[in-house]
Amino acid sequence: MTEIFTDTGSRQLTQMFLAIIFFHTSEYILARAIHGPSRVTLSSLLITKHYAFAMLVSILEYLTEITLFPSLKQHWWISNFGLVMILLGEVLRKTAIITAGRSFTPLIKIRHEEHHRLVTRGVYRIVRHPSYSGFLVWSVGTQVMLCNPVSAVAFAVVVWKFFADRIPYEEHYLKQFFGREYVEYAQRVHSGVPFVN
Ligand SMILES: C[S@@+](CC[C@H](N)C(=O)[O-])C[C@H]1O[C@@H](n2cnc3c(N)ncnc32)[C@H](O)[C@@H]1O
Repeated sequence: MTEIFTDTGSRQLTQMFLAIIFFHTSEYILARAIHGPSRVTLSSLLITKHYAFAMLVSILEYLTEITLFPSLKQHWWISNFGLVMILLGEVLRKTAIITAGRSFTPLIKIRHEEHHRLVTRGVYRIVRHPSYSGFLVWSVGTQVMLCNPVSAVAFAVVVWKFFADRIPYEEHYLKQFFGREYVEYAQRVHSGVPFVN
C-alpha cells in the first residue's frame, strides 16, 4: 500500500480529485448563473448513483494496480496525455454550456419553451453535441491520466453507449421544435460522438 504515497500515487490521485471537484463545481455555478438559483438543485451536479459507482470502481482499480504493478502507473506520456484530454474535454463542455445559454438544460426538453432557440454558432458550428463530446473526452481522460486500462475501456464504452442512445431521443424533440432548420443543421454538422451520425 505504500506505493500509493509515492510521488506518482499522490500526483495522479490529486489530479483526479481536483478534476472531479472542478468539473462538478463549475457545472453547478454555471447552471445557477444561467438558469437562476431557484431552478438549480444539487442534482444539477450530475452525480448519479451509476456515475459515483463507476468513479469508485476506477479508484479501486487504481489502488489495486499501483500496489501490485506500480510500474504501470509510471507511463508519464500516457498519464500526461490523459491530463490534456481532461483539460480539452472540460473546455469543450463548458464552452458548449456558455454558448447555448438558456437552451442548455440538464434534462432533455420534451416541450418547446419560448426562450428555447436553436443554437448553431460557436462550438455548435463544429459539432452538434459539443457538451457530450466534451464529457466523453473528459471522462475517458480521467482514466487515461490514471493509467487505468480496464476503466479507460469501460468508461469509453459505457459513456459512448449512453450518448448513442440519448442523441436520437434528444434530436427527435429538436426536430419537432425546429423542423427543417434542425434537419438541415444535422445534415451539415456531425454529432461529435464517434459512430453516431
Ligand atoms: C444537456 S443539454 C445538451 C446539449 C447538446 N446535446 C450538447 O451536447 O451540447 C440538453 C438540452 O439541450 C437542447 N439542445 C441540444 N442541442 C441544441 C441546439 N443545437 N440548440 C438548442 N438547444 C439544443 C436539447 O433540447 C436539450 O433540452
